[in-house]
Amino acid sequence: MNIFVVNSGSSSIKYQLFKMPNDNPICTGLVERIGLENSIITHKVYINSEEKVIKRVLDLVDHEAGLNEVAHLLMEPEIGVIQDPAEINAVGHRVVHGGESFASTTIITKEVKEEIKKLFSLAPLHNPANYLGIEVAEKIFTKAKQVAVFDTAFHQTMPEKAFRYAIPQNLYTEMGIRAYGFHGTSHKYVAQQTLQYLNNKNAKIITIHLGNGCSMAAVDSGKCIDTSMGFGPLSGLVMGTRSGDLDPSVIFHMVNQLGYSLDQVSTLLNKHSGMHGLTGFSDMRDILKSIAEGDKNAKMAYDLYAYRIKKYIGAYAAVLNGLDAIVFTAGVGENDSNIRQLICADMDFLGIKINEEKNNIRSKGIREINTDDARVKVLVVPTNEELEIAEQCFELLTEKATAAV
Ligand SMILES: Nc1ncnc2c1ncn2[C@@H]1O[C@H](COP(=O)(O)OP(=O)(O)O)[C@@H](O)[C@H]1O
Ligand SMILES: CC(=O)OP(=O)(O)O
Ligand SMILES: [Mg+2]
Repeated sequence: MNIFVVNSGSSSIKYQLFKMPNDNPICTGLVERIGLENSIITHKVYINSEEKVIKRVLDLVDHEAGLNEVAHLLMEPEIGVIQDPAEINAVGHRVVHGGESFASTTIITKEVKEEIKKLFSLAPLHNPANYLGIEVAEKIFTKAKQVAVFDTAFHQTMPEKAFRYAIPQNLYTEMGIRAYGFHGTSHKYVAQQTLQYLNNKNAKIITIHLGNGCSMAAVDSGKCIDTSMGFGPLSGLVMGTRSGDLDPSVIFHMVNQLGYSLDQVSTLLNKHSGMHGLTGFSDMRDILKSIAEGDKNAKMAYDLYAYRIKKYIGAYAAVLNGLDAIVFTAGVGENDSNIRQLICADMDFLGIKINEEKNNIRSKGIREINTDDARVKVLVVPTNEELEIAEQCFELLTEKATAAV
C-alpha cells in the first residue's frame, strides 16, 4: 500500500512516501519558504539503500503550488517513484488539534474537515495549514483515501485530574475547555522505541520533544499520564516563538493597562515570544552562536529554556512515582548536546547522570548518554512522526479492509 504522509506547517511541508508495510521510505522531502521568493524543495529518493538528493529553488506562492511540485517530483522521469497520482492509495495528514472529537486516526470526510476547521482558533499556527494540506492533497491524489492522525490522540489517556483546569465545571462539560496535549505522534513513537530498547513494557519514562514547538510527556507503561501543552500548543516549555507557561494575569495587564488588543496578545505569545522574544532568534543554532560570541542575554535565555524543562522533569518523576528513562527527541533534543547537559546537570539525586563523551557523539539511531552507574537511562531517540503516521494509516486501512470482507 503506497502511503504518502504530509506534515503541513505554516510555511513548510514535510513529506515521506512509504510502501507499507515496509518501514523504509521510498522518498522523503521538505518544502521550505512557501509564499516567499526562492522557496526550496529538498527531495530525497532512496533506491537500493542509496540516497539521491534533488534540490530545487522555485517561487512557490502557496501550499497548492508546493504540493503540486512535489507530485511532479514523485512522477518525474529518471527520479520518479510513481507514474500516476492514482498509485497513491492513502495520504496521511498530521493534524495538530483534534479536540475531544478525535481520539484516534480517522478517515477524512466532509464532516471531519468541518470539525478540524472549528478548531482553527485553538491551534492558529497549525490547524489552518493542516487543513490546507488536506484540501490540496484531495485535488492532486483524487483516488487516495485521506486520513488524519491527530497530535492530541496519544494524550487522550490522561486522567481527568491531569487534563482538567480548576475553572467552573461547565466550561469543560459544555465548552470542552481542558488540556489536550500535542506532539502526541512524536511522544508515542519515541516512547514505543524506548520501551523496546529497554525491553520493559512497563517502564516509567519522560519524553522531551524539543523542536520549534516543545513539549514533554510523562508516560507510564506506554500510556501518557500528563503532558506540558494544554488547551492549545502554547503552554509548558519555552519554545522557538511561543512563551510556554505564563501567569494569565500578564494578559489582563497587557490588555487593560497597556492597551494591547487580544489579537495582538495572541500574536505576541505565539509568534514573537519564546527564544525569539528573549534573543531575537528562534533557531537554537543562532542562539548557540550568540552564546559562543559572549552574548549574556542569549545565555540567560538558554538557561531559562533548560530550567523550565528541569522543573517538568521533577514534576513528572513525582507523578510517575519513579523514573526509568528520560528521552530527548526532535531538532534541538536530538542535536544540541549542550542543552541536554544543562538540563541533566545537578539531578544526580534523581538518578540522572550524563556521560559527557557519550553525550557528544553524533549518530543516527537510539543513543544512551547516561553514565554506567546512573539509575535512570538518558536516551536520544530520533523521532519519526511521518513513519508513525504511515503505520497508523496502514493499520486503520487494513483493519477496514479486513472488516469489509
Ligand atoms: N545542530 C543543531 N543544534 C541545535 N539546534 C538544532 C540543530 N539542528 C536543528 N536544531 C533545532 O531544531 C529546530 C527544528 O526542529 P524540528 O524538530 O525540525 O522542528 P519543527 O518540526 O517544529 O519544525 C530548529 O529550529 C533548530 O533550533
Ligand atoms: C504542536 C506543535 O507545536 O507543533 P510544531 O512543533 O510542529 O510547531
Ligand atoms: Mg515537528
